[in-house]
Amino acid sequence: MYGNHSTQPARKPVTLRRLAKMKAEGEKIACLTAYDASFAQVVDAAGTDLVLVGDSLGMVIQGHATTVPVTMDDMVYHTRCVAQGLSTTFLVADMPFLSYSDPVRAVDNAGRLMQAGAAMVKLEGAAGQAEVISAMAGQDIPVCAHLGLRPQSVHKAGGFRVQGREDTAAAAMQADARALVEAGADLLLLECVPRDLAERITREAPVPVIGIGAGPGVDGQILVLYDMLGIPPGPKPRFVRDFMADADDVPAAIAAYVQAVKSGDYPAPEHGFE
Ligand SMILES: Nc1nc(=O)c2c([nH]1)NC[C@@H]1CN(c3ccc(C(=O)N[C@@H](CCC(=O)O)C(=O)O)cc3)CN21
Ligand SMILES: CC(C)C(=O)C(=O)O
Ligand SMILES: [Mg+2]
Repeated sequence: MYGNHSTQPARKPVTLRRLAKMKAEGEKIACLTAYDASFAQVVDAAGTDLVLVGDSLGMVIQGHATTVPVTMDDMVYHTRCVAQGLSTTFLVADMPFLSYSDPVRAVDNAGRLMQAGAAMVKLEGAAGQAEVISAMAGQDIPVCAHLGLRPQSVHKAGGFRVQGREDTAAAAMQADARALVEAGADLLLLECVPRDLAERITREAPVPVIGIGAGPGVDGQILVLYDMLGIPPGPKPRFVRDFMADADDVPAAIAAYVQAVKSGDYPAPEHGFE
């Protein structure tokens, strides 16, 4: 089997407890998306702490303009594929659009993702999702709440835009973060949020906070795998850094990303929003 020639010492499986310990000790959590077993193997071997099977697959795998067309069957299929490629990385799967519109549906659908190999599910939500999160928590399903830019709301929001810039929006996001942790969220993810707001939410949150376009003051970083490998043509979101540019091959680029997150070298000021 190739992929098994690593000289790294064997690593214990990453768990929720381990992620909480990393927050407490200030070790940055390095996260990436993956959608298939081959990339999952490379991401795992690079020492990535957490892999997300993102509904961004609707854009990077399926070629849609948004994540809205992604179905539960799509997410289950890709979660199974990624689970095959991992040995120790913590596996999170996105709940797609409308798959968590009420607590019963949410628990049923989260159960499908857990049985496909996820250790946690992620949903996009504000305080309105507290009931859904508490139903999942009641079934011991680990949950990540995704706040800030919520791509599934693109048609309501009128585009992919930075969130929480005004004082009232910032205060509302802080209140949402509190409410969702109170409801049972085990992890928070902040997307495209001004760095000061992200830092305030992270300081206050008793659970780890992962950021994308949220500055350096969070507990960990995530990027879409294809973005950090420089694959999508055309303009890219500001938070993206192309790690292939200075790497000899894909495993080296992914290892450089993990290293840059751990050392605090990524994200730099130009990757965030004031
Ligand atoms: N390939 C890919 N990468 C992603 O990061 C990603 C996806 N797909 N699909 C789902 C969501 C959508 N995402 C996006 C998409 C666009 C922007 C964007 O254009 N951002 C502007 C900011 C606009 C503003 O200032 O309000 C930027 O310059 O970064 C951000 C996040 C993040 N996620
Ligand atoms: C961008 C990340 C956070 C995500 O939700 C996805 O890949 O779907
Ligand atoms: Mg997503």
